[in-house]
Amino acid sequence: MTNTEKIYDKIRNLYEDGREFTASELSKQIGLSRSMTSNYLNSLVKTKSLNKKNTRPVKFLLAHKKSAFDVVVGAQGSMATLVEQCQASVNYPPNGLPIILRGNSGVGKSMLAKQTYQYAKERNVLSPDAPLVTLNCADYANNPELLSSALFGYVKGAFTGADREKKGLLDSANGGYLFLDEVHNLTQENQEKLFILIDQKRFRRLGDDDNWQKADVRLILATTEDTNRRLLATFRRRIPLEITLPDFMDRPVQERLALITHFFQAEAKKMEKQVFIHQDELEKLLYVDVGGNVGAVQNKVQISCAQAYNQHVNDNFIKIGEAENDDKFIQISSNSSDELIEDGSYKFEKILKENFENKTFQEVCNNILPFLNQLKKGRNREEELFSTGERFIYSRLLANQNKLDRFGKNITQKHLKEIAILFNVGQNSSSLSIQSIDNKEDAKYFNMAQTIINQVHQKIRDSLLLYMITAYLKNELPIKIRKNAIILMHGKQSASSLSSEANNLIGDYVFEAFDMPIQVETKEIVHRVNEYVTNIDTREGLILLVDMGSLEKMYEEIKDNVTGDLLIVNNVSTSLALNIGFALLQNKSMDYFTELDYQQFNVKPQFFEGISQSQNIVISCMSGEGIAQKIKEIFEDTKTKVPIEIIVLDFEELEKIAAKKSYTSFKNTFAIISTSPITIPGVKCINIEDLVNGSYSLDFLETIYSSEQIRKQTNEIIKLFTIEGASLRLKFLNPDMVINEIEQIITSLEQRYQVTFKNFVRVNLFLHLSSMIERLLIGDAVEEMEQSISTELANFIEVTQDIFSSIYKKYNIIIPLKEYDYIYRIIHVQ
Ligand SMILES: Nc1ncnc2c1ncn2[C@@H]1O[C@H](COP(=O)(O)OP(=O)(O)OP(=O)(O)O)[C@@H](O)[C@H]1O
Repeated sequence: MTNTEKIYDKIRNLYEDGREFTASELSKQIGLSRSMTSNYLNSLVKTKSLNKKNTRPVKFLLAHKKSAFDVVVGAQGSMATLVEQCQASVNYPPNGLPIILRGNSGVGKSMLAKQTYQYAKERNVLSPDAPLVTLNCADYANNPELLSSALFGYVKGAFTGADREKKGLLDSANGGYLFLDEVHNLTQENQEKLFILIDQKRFRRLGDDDNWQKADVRLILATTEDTNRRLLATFRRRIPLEITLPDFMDRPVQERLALITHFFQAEAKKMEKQVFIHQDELEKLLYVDVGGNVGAVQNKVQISCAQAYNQHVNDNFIKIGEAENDDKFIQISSNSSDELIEDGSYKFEKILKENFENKTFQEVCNNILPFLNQLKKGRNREEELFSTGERFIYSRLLANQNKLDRFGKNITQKHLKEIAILFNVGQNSSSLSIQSIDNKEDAKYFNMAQTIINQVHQKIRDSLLLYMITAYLKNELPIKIRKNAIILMHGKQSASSLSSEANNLIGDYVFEAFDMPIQVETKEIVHRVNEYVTNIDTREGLILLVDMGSLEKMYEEIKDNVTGDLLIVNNVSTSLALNIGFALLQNKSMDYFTELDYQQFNVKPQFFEGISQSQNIVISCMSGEGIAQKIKEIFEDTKTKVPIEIIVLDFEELEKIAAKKSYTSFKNTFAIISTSPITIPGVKCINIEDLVNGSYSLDFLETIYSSEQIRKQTNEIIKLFTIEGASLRLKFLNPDMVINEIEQIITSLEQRYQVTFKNFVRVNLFLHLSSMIERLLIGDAVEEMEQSISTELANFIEVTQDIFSSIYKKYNIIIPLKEYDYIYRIIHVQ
C-alpha cells in the first residue's frame, strides 16, 4: 500500500459518514504535519477519491465511489445492516468469514451473494479473475453421492463408471467464492466434509481416503429453512454470520416502490419504450401481498410489460392498466439512477442530518422551507416532480385529497407537490435521531400531518417524516385558532360532517370531530376524547359541543384532563358551531363564551373553570407573555423533587379569576409569581419586584427544587430584570438605540407625573416597551380591549400621546389601546 492509499484508508475510517473535514482537523487525527496532510489530500482530490469545497477554510469529503452494493435496492435503507455484515465477512482477517443467508424464496439471497463476491474483488481481497461458483444443492436432493462428487470431485474407481479422476467445484472455486444455495439439502456427511474445509482448508475427493487436496475457497451458503433445525450444530457453529433478509411486504413502501421501479426500468430498457403505469396497478404491486417476494414481483412486472407490449407494438411507450382516466397514469422515470427514490436517503442523508438531526421542533420549523428549496433546485418549473417516488406520493395524496378537506385549510396541489417532495426524502431515514417532543401546542398540525402520511404509508411510523410534514404545515398553512374545540355527536358521521362543514366555512382547523355510532358505548367515546384532550394544549380552554343525552354529562369525566376552562354546550347545530367557530377565529376569551346568550340557540351551557389538574406554579407578567415564558424556562427543570407544571397565565386573566373569587381554579397551585402585585386567598403570591430587590426569597420552593437550583433561578431572574438582561431579549432591534429611546420616554413620563420611578418599574417599562415595539413591528398584535376604556386610561393616553410620538414616527407603528392600558398599569403600581 502506498502512503496515499494508507491515508485514504484512514480517511475512510474516520469520515465514512460523509462528514466534511479540514486539513488541520485531519492532520491532528493522523499525526502528520498540516502541509504534508494537505499534499496527500490534494493528490486524493486529483484521483477523485475526495471532493474538495473551496470554502474558507477549504473542506474535504469522501467522494461516493460506485460500490458493488449500489445495485442492491435498500442497501442504504432496510438492508443497510445486512450489507454491512456482508462487507464485514469479506474484510475479516485473514481470509474473511463464511456467511449464511437466510430468507424466503425470492428475497434476494442469490443477488446478495453475487454482490458480496463483487465487493471482495473491489476491495482487492480477491484477484480480478477470481471465480464465483454456484451450486444449488436442491438439484441433488435425491442423490447425495452425486452432490459429493460434483462438489469434491472423485478418483478413478470411486464408483461404477468413474473411469478417471475428476476435479470438483471446490477446485473450480479455488481462490474465489463458492455459493451453495438451498444448503439444507446437504447430507450430514457432506456437512462434515465442509466443516473440515472451513477449519483446515483441505478436502478429500470421493473414493480417496489417503490424499488431501488444498482449497482456498470462501463460502456463502443460503437457505430458506431454520438453520438450527436443518443443519448440524457442529457445522452451524462454524459459520458465525447468519444474515436474514426481509420479505418484500416487510420493507418500507419507498423501498418497495424503488424495487418495482428498478424492474420496470430494466424492462423499459429492453423494450426501448417508455413505461406508464396506472396508479391502481402500481398500488396493487405495492400494497397487495403477491406472495413469493421480490422475485415474484419482478415476474409480475415482466408479465405486465409483455402483455402491454403487444398492444403498443408501434408506439414508443407502453401503458399498463385500464385507461379510464389518463390523469392516473404515472410515468416510470427512465433514469436508471432514479436518485430521488433509490439513492434518496444516501444523497440527502447529509443535508437531512444538518437540518434535522437532534434539532428541536422549533429548529425543524425554521429549517424546513430552506430545505425544501434546496430539494427544488434544478427543477425546470417550481413544483416539477422529479422521480417516480415523488409522482407516486403526489398522486396518492391527490386521489385522497377529500380526506384532508375536513381540516378546513385550503390544501392546494402546490402544497401536495411540495409535501410529496419532502415525503420522498424524509421517509425511511429512521437512522437519524431526532429529539422527542411533547408538543401539545402543535397537536393540530401533527394530526394533519399524520392524516397526510396515512394516505401513503399505513403501517410505518416514521417520526422524522412526521416532524417534517408537521413543520411544513405550520409554516405554510398556519392555524389561527389557539383554543381547542370538539364536536361530539351520535351517529356514524354526523360530527365529522358538521365539523368539516364548519371548518371549511370558517377557513381554519377549528373543530375536531368525534363520531359516536350506535354500537359504540359512551364509555369508549369518553376514553377516546380523554386521550385526545391529554395530547392537546388546553391552557386557553376547551369547548365541547355535543348533541344530546348522555354526552352532556361528560364534563365530569373530562374536566380533570383540561388545564384551562372547559365549556360544554348541548344541542349542537350548524348555526351554534359557526357562531362559536367565528368567535374562536377572533381569539375571543373564554369569558366571552361563558357569557354568550345561549337562549337564542335553545341550548344549555355547562362551565368548569380550571387552571391545571397537576401541581403547578403560575407565572404571570403584565409586560407580555414573552417575559413570562422566559421566567417559565428558568423554573422548568427536569430534575425537580416532585413533578411540577409551570403555567403561564395572562395577567388580565389572572385578575379576572381573582375577581370572580373562583379560587378552586388554584387548588393545585403552589405559588403565583407575577410582575405586579396580586392577592388570591390561600395561594402564595410573590411579586418579582420583591425577589429582585431582595426582600423576599424563593426558599419556600425547597420542597420542589434543591437549594442550588433555587440560587440559580433567583440569579437568573435578577439578571433578566436589569436593563442589560432585558436588552438581551431583543430579537432584532439594536439594544443601544432602544435603551436611549426608552430612557427618554421614561424621563418624560417622570417629568410629566412628577415622580421618580423605582428601579423595578423602570425595568418593567423597558421590558414592556421594547418587546412591544418588536411585536408591533412584526405585526404580532395583542388582543383588542374587551371592556370600554376607563376615564383614567383615556386621560393617560391624552396626556402622554406626545411622549410616545417619537416611537410612532420612528418605527411607523400605532400603539393599540390595550398596550396603553398595560403601560398605564405598570406605572400605576407605583
Ligand atoms: N434488493 C434488491 N435489489 C434489486 N434487485 C433485487 C433485490 N432483491 C432481489 N432482487 C431481484 O429479485 C430477483 C430474486 O432474487 P434472488 O434470486 O436473489 O432471490 P433468492 O432469495 O436467491 O431466491 P431463491 O431462494 O428462490 O433462490 C432477482 O432477479 C434479484 O435480482
